[in-house]
Amino acid sequence: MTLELTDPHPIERAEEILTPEALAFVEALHERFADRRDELLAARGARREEAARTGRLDFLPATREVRESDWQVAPAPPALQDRRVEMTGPATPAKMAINALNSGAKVWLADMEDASSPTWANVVGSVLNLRDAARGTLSFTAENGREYALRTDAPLAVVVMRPRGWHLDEAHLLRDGRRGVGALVDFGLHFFHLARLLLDNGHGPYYYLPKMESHLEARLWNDVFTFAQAELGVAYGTIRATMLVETIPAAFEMEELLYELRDHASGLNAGRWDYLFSIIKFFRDAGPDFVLVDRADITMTAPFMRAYTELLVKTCHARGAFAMGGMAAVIPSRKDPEVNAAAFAKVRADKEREAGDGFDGSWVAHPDLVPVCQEVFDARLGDRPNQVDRRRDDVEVSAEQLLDVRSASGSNTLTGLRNNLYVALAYTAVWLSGNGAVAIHNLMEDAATAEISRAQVWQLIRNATVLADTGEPVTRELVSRVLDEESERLRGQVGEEAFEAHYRPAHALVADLCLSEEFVDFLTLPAYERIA
Ligand SMILES: CC(=O)SCCNC(=O)CCNC(=O)[C@H](O)C(C)(C)COP(=O)(O)OP(=O)(O)OC[C@H]1O[C@@H](n2cnc3c(N)ncnc32)[C@H](O)[C@@H]1OP(=O)(O)O
Ligand SMILES: O=CC(=O)O
Ligand SMILES: [Mg+2]
Repeated sequence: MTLELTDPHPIERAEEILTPEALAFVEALHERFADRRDELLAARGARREEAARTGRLDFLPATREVRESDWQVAPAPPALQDRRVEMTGPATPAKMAINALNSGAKVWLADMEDASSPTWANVVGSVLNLRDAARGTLSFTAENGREYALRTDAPLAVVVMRPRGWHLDEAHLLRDGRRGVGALVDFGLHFFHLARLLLDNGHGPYYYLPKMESHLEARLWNDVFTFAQAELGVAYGTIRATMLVETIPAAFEMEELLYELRDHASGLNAGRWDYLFSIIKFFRDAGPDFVLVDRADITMTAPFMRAYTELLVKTCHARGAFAMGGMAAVIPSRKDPEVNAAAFAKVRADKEREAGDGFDGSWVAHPDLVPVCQEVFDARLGDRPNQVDRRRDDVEVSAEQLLDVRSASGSNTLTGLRNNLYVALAYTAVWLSGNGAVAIHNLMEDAATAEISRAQVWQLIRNATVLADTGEPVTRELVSRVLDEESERLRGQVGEEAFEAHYRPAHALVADLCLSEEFVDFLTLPAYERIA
């Protein structure tokens, strides 16, 4: 097998990352693991069909022994002992990377998944920025002349990189004419260039692993790590990975995920937004019992969401792993004090619930929110770096509780439908322009929240759900009309040029996703065809 680089638009300094040695390493990863990735993706489809038909998922009988036997994950390295505040955000442009590293957070989740549009420039640029950061040379000059540099007066955040999920391909590296595996490209380039540098800095090659649907996918990551460490002469067990529990089948395999990666595992994270998306996707044909109320009505205190987070803390702490909280998506405003105060209050309440439940730290999407999260966890943890020793043996969670999505109070409304279509359109357009995260109506929107938006619309059509505020059922005609109206609204807001470049294609894409008979697994799959 050979790996061929198809790079029609040369990227500045790409040759520093796409070296023959780095590409040979990525090729070796593909040789050993790409076929297994393909098999696991095929298995996802079969499992989803079954769940959609039966409306049922359960803990796996075949892995009972794993759940009932005694084992622990590897101890956390010093750099990951204290994760009370984690900033998230893309590693491109360099300004964002510098702001995140300087933010005062303990950890920065450098994102090549939900918050990144995987243009080739962003993929290569992310690894380049992360390498410059590890070398201490990352800098940036804004158009207005403002200079950005890494701070030297306080510690920088420890970097935990999140590669793309297993579902995404990479069009710029072909293996025997077939597209590469995005996750192997991101991990491979990062590990090749940064593993040693990070270790020299007292940190290490640390990763967040997104969107897994089965412990067998974690086993694949473990094999990738074992091979990568041996190939580059890095000691076995040096890598640490935090797995996102952000799909509904993964909620039934938390123990198994940790077990598969136990020599490399650092913890689990409650990725609430993709989790909701996954519930819609899995139970798309399972009838009205699985119709989620308006996105804005679903809170983390809804019983089915609480069951999920409580089980996550219990599982992690029983196994010596970190339980990491998720993203309250409200964004502060430096211009509007009222918006700012509301955002701070909401984030504080979210983090207080998490810290009280036993989480060891949590995520924020914006640097101004770092002190809020820090204060809440400081109050709970005091001098301790984490609360992994706090067992939650009091928690008992059943399959029924995890699947009881109607336990959320709220309703489906035309306002909610309209908002979903606006967000899906606006986000997809921004994504197509090469940016993976954006603030809309004071909320952070990224690939996960946009997936919920478009998937909810599809689900309402499929169930002909009657809207609470208008009394009408959701039909394709209604959705087409509202989509046109929201598209026109955006045309007025962004102007003709931007509309033609990104919003018109986004409209076509969102219309296909919402109106098609078949549910499309990820919006980023057809969207990628337009940027590849
Ligand atoms: C579901 C999930 O997976 S959640 C995790 C994935 N999602 C994310 O990580 C989203 C992260 N957040 C973001 O990308 C941003 O906060 C956005 C796009 C939502 C809003 O960003 P902006 O519109 O730039 O916000 P705003 O204008 O208030 O920013 C103020 C400053 O903070 C910086 N900033 C804001 N968010 C971030 C961030 N996440 N990382 C680094 N810097 C940031 C901005 O660059 C800006 O810097 P400047 O003053 O030097 O120009
Ligand atoms: O990745 C996090 C999520 O909520 O999705
Ligand atoms: Mg996610």
